[in-house]
Amino acid sequence: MKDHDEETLLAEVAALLDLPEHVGHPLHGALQRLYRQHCDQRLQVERLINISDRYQLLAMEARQVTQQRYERTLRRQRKLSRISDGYQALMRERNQVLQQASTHDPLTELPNRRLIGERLEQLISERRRFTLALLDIDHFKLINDRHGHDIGDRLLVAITRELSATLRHYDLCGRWGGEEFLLLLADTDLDEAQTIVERLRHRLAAVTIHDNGQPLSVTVSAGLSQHRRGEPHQHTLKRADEALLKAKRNGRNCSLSSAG
Ligand SMILES: Nc1nc2c(ncn2[C@@H]2O[C@H](COP(=O)(O)OP(=O)(O)OP(=O)(O)O)[C@@H](O)[C@H]2O)c(=O)[nH]1
Repeated sequence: MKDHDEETLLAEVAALLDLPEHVGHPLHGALQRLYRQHCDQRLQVERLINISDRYQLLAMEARQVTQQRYERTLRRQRKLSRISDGYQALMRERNQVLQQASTHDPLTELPNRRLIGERLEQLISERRRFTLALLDIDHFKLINDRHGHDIGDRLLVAITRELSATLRHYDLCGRWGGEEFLLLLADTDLDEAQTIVERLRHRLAAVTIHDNGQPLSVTVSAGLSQHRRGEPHQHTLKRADEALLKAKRNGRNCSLSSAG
């Protein structure tokens, strides 16, 4: 029965029960109680429906609040993880820069003494054969004095490029000092190394840069030493240095080897 029909029926019953001529009727009392009971039950049902509606509304609101909180947390977590990713990438980049700075020379980007030392130790621990060559530019001070430090730097970079282009990929060329380079020729004996260094020396002499149109080139002197089994690499280096000194004393623009 529709609410509206029920309302009409109840109004009709109430009106009939109120009629004075029905008051004394034997069914009047029972019908009146039935009518009131029905009205009470109807009220209760309405209250229950009301409570249930409110409960559903609350539940829906709670669901929405939970959902919004969840989405907010998710957004925050995504943001945090983006920040963390960015931070980690930055740290990786910084580490690479630090690693490069601590193992390479900034001007020529060649390995520095530290990296060369590590590589030497590695070769010795692997019991590999190797020969060292120290290459030193002749009269480099004159270049700086006559043309300035910047031109000197450009020449150092040009020499570095030629060295890197000429050496084999498994050789290592590092910057040992100001105008001094160290070649680490792995699996190479003294004779082979001499051939390599002589070839390099001629190529380096052909490297030319220009200062205001004036061509500039240099020569290099070299000292070589082959590592002796069991010898600390510092001794091999010392022997190469002594050979280099002799080459300088010999008139420069030449290479000499430390006696096997
Ligand atoms: N432009 C430039 N010059 C440098 C650098 N490092 C060292 N030098 C210079 O290299 C020169 C080395 O001079 P010396 O040790 O007297 O040697 P040299 O003039 O080459 O003479 P010999 O080695 O005896 O042939 C100095 O003038 C240093 O200032 C650098 O990074 N850039």
